[in-house]
Order: sequence, then C-alpha cells, then structure tokens
Amino acid sequence: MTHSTANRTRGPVTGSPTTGNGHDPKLEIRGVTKNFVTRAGEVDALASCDLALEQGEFLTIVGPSGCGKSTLMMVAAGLDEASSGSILVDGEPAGGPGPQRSVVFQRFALFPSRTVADNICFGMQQARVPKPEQAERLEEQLTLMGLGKFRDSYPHELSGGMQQRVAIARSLVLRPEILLMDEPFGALDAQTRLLLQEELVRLRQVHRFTVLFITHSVEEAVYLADRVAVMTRRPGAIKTVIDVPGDAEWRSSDIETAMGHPEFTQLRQRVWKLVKEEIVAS
Ligand SMILES: Nc1ncnc2c1ncn2[C@@H]1O[C@H](COP(=O)(O)OP(=O)(O)OP(=O)(O)O)[C@@H](O)[C@H]1O
Repeated sequence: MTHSTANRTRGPVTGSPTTGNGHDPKLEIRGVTKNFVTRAGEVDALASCDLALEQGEFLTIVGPSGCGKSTLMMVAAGLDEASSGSILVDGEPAGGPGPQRSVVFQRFALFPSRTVADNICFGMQQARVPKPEQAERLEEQLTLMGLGKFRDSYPHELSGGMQQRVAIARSLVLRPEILLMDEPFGALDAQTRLLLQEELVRLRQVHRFTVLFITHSVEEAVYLADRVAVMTRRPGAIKTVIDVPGDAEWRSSDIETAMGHPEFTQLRQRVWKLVKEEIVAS
C-alpha cells in the first residue's frame, strides 16, 4: 500500500466514503446510526458514521470514553444491528457475523475447559475445515504466536498476554479477510501490550488482512495505523481521519523507539488534541 507523505486531515465524510487511496473499499460503514431504547429512555449512541477501509488497510479508531466505539464495532461485526445505515464488504451488504469478519475483544473469552490447541481449532471445527488443514493451520498459528509450548495448557494456566495471543490465534486461524479488534490489548500489562503491538505489526505483514482497531491509547493508534479515525463525543460520528505516512522513519522501529521520534510525537499530539476537544466539550 502506498501513502502520501503529507498528513491530510479529512473532515466528516458524507455520502459514500472513499478509502485512503480512493480505491474500492473492502469494508464500508455507510451512514450507520444506532440508538438504544432503555427503561430510562433512548440513548443515541451513534450519529451517522461513515468509514471505508481498503484491502489490507489498518484503521484505528480513538475517541472519548462512551462515544460509541464499541457500538460501532458490534455493528461492523454483524453482532448488532444498526438503527439505520449499512455495513458493506466488497460492496455487498455484509449481513450477520461470518468467517470473513473475525472479532477480538478486550476480554479473551476463551473456553475454560478446552486446551489452547482446542480453543484455536474451535472456529475451524464449526466451519468444517478439513482435519489435515486444521492441523496445518494450527501449527502455523502456534509458531507465529509463540504458543507452541502451551498447546496442551488450559486458559487458567496462562498469563493474560498468553490468553490474548490464543484469542488472536483463534481469529487468525480462520484466515479472516477483515479483523475487528476492540481494545484487544486493553487488559494487558504495559510490557505485554508493547510486545503484542509489535507482533500485530509483524502478523499483518504476513497476512495482509484489513483491520479495524479500537483503542484508548493514542500512541497505539498512531503506531499501528495507516489511518487514525477520531470520533466525536456521543452520539459518536467520525470527526476526522488522519493519514499516518507509510514511509515515516519510525515505521520499522519498535514502539518505544518510535515514540521518541519527533514526527511520531507531532502526530500523537495532533490526534490527542482532537480527542481532548471532544472530552472537554462533553
Ligand atoms: N446495549 C446497550 N443498551 C443501552 N445503551 C447502550 C448499550 N450499549 C452501549 N450503550 C450506550 O451507548 C453509548 C456508547 O457506548 P459504547 O460502549 O459504544 O462506547 P465506547 O466509546 O466504546 O466506550 P468506552 O470507550 O468507555 O469503552 C454509551 O452511552 C453506552 O451507555
């Protein structure tokens, strides 16, 4: 994927959104709104949201707490219905959840009574992937995620970081075209988080999946992304989308080194200022 070196900031997108490079979108969130009816009244969670991700793009979403990020993710995953608007994959209505879109949540949600290997294979069994192929994909993921030694362990025997590796492996083994990640590293200690961020960059180089990634961490958002979408306060909409240059010097660095780079700091500050405006105004 190519990137412009100039950081362009786009205003709220209306109508049919384009991708960063104007290509046909892999995943498109078109005019999605969501309101919840509760006993206390209606909650407008999302105003009209538009986003388009091209094949292989990594788009991170940041925004104030409660602005509707997880709601948007649930709708994008087909796990909840939009009040209006649509989710398109390759230009077609996406419908309910399917193997094409895989979700990783903050909490690992592993089956406690299944071993690591069985947890990773669960989705493949459901999808009736032939046994020899299951075995092949399992071995590949165990190696990629550094889980080989833990294949026969149970989730309670693993650290949080290892459990999240299993959750990610369980998603990747299905070879999803689109990976939807809702604060996947939010429950981890700082060191494990750094390691998994770097591993996600590496995995993405191998798999080239399209990623929509929610985070509270502005650093994480900038480090991982091709573009960072900033949401408004609730009801959430896309306030701005910022390009992160693909050829930035810090791109091949680990996140600690990247954070010391002036260009990275500038981007981080720019994103944080936009988020802070929304926090202050809410
Ligand atoms: N099932 C639900 N029923 C009623 N209200 C809901 C439901 N889910 C979310 N909301 C409300 O919608 C709004 C957006 O919530 P959401 O969890 O999407 O925000 P968020 O940006 O992901 O928050 P955070 O950053 O704190 O995780 C909140 O006001 C929340 O209380």
